[in-house]
Amino acid sequence: MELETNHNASVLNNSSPKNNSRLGPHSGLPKYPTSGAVSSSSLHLTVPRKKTGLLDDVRLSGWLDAMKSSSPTQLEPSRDSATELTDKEIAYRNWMLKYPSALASFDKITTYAKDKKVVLFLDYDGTLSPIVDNPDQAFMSNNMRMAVKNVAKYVPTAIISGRSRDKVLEFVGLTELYYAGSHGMDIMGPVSANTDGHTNCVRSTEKQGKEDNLYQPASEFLPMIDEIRKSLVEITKDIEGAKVEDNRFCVSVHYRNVEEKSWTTIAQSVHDIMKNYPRLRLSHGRKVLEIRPVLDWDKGKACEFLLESLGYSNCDTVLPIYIGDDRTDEDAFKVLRAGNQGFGIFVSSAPKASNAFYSLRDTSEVLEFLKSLGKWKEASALQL
Ligand SMILES: O=P(O)(O)OC[C@H]1O[C@H](O[C@H]2O[C@H](CO)[C@@H](O)[C@H](O)[C@H]2O)[C@H](O)[C@@H](O)[C@@H]1O
Repeated sequence: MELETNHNASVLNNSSPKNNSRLGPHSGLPKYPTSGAVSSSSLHLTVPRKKTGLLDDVRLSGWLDAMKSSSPTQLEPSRDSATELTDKEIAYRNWMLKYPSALASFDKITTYAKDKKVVLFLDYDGTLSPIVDNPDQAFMSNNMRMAVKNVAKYVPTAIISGRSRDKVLEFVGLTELYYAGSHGMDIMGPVSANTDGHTNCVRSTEKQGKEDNLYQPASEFLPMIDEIRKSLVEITKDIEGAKVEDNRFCVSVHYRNVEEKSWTTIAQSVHDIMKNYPRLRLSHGRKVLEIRPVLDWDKGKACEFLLESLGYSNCDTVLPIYIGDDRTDEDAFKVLRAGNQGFGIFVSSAPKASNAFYSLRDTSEVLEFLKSLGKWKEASALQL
């Protein structure tokens, strides 16, 4: 579920889980959750805006609520004795009944994947690297890099990030992968005749000696994004802890290090600027406001594009797996769900509604999963 806001309205999108016939009866994989916050109906809630004071504008459009909900207050654990589970842990375990651990379900996953061509999609922040206060220092561990490198020997692997493509490539440092930056609006993927129908798709030789397909559906927005980024830097410069990040086709306004009492100021400032840009919209990430083009393109579309580029669209023998922790990853989880082809793995240490199929608690569990996948693929390759 993603709460998106443009300057006119708040839109609460909730996808409808489709039938599960392809994965369900044949795979032994669990059925999609049928209860809880992932509802079976689509809900588009439009909040009309009354003309009121500026602060009310921000409150009405739900920005502040969304900013607060992206950073929930941790409840004090209640437990009677050292041997008892905390309420938090009990809630997490109950949640895992709906979103089973991908590690505990590893045998089931590989049984299903045995005759399939696995394609791996990985989000970066909060998935490959732990969330840290300074976005410029969100380094991934070398162990994680080695695990990704190893799995990519056997499985086409793409990183799909909200960051700029250059930045995420710099962090990951593996040129053998495919990369989609700016929430999928800047894709470097395999050369393929299958993507010839897409405009804005050109051949590139950025990687020495190797030809790739560069797809940038939002290229016309670059001057606008650049302009708004400069304005955002200007209006946030006196808010202590605020940081504006250039993600090429999108801009992030971070408030992780801003005192909560100043969040209204941030929300109001961003809101005021966005009024002048009806072709841009805002979405909420983890203590970050993300401004991007109003374009029917997201991480889910990027996965479809890459699968198409690899020659796997509408292919029964492909198993796409997407691992991510953020609201923007839900777009990809939804696509995999709707196509009934593969599944999402939601990285979260707290119970949250998701369109993913499985869960992993944190980046250390992601590491274990990738290592296991690599080992399993290596062993299967030896058997051939
Ligand atoms: O799609 P992703 O790869 O998950 O990128 C989403 C945003 O991630 C980064 O911000 C988040 O991680 C930072 C470092 O741990 C953290 O400081 C911040 O609070 C998080 O929101 C990145 O800086 C953003 O630009 C991305 O859009």
